[in-house]
Amino acid sequence: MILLDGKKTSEAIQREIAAEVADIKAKGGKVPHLAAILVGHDGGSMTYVNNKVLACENVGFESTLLHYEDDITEEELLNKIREINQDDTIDGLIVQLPLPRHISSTRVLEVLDYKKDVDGFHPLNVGHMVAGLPAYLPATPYGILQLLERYNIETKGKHCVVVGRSNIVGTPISILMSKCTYPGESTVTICHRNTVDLAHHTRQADILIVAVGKPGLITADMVKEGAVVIDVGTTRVEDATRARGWRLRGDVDFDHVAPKCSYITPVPGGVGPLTIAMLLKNTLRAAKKEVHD
Ligand SMILES: NC(=O)C1=CN([C@@H]2O[C@H](COP(=O)(O)OP(=O)(O)OC[C@H]3O[C@@H](n4cnc5c(N)ncnc54)[C@H](OP(=O)(O)O)[C@@H]3O)[C@@H](O)[C@H]2O)C=CC1
Ligand SMILES: Nc1nc(=O)c2c([nH]1)NC[C@@H]1CN(c3ccc(C(=O)N[C@@H](CCC(=O)O)C(=O)O)cc3)C=[N+]21
Ligand SMILES: [Mg+2]
Repeated sequence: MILLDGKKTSEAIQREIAAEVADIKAKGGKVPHLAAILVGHDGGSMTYVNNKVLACENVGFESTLLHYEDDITEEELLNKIREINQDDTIDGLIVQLPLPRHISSTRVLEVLDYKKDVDGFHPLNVGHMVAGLPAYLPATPYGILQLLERYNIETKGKHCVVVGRSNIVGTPISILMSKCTYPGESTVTICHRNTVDLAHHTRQADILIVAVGKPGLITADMVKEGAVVIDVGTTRVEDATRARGWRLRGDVDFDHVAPKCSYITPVPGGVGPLTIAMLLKNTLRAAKKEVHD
């Protein structure tokens, strides 16, 4: 069993990005600049946004964190985004999800200029991704592809089973794994809440990607011997032995599943750190105007 080390891989990618930034600086170019919008005070969201800002500093990017109270109106938020669309000093913007219920995330994602949409959530980026045109790939699926690629994992002709169909993970990774480029060329099955006999499907998987948010959903009897298992889930569960009172758990029962796997991601230290690295990569691509009209 080989552990897919997301932390190490993320650090390697961040070193590559930092080297490019140093090069841009040396040539007198503009340093990439990421802006992040956070609404409200959700603990998890604040942690992720802070991690993103710290990662920007690590690679030499500029970053701006715009933090609003959860009573900001949808129109006010949309106007902020319109301002950023016009601001040439900012290359990329992410709006941390979920948003408060009175704000439509669909509206927010549509108003953002798709050329600055480094999360890859704008309908134009989604469409371009599906069509195989230049687009920002959403950071988590992009990170999963990086892990498969950097560990030289064969994907061609494999049966990839994805559990979860969200717009930010399950659906895009399903499409990407079916594409005719490496990593891809897999035969893909998508499972969700209404899938009948989930275990029947997961047991067929050569590559199992799980993005649900239910700790321990995937037990050892649901996994084929020798499978590659990618666990995207990150749920905070109470743990009195930890200083902060909780720890992160994936969707996979790691202790019992890992011995059966050829490769597996841990949680934490698996997909999560890659998500941050690929957000930086997208911001670098934005600064280089790699996605344009
Ligand atoms: N490591 C990282 O970088 C990231 C981690 N995450 C984590 O990944 C997890 C999933 O996130 P996200 O995709 O946003 O979650 P969503 O809640 O948006 O989607 C969860 C998906 O799981 C499906 N589902 C729910 N219960 C079951 C079940 N019993 N069997 C099969 N499918 C089920 C849902 O089905 P239905 O569509 O029918 O509701 C849905 O499609 C979370 O723990 C999140 O924190 C998310 C993003 C990045
Ligand atoms: N607009 C938007 N874009 C997102 O990409 C987005 C979002 N909203 N909303 C929430 C989800 C969740 N998500 C994670 C990112 C990093 C880790 C991560 O770094 N996890 C570390 C641990 C971090 C910790 O210790 O808390 C790990 O798994 O090792 C996890 C989850 C991005 N999301
Ligand atoms: Mg969600």
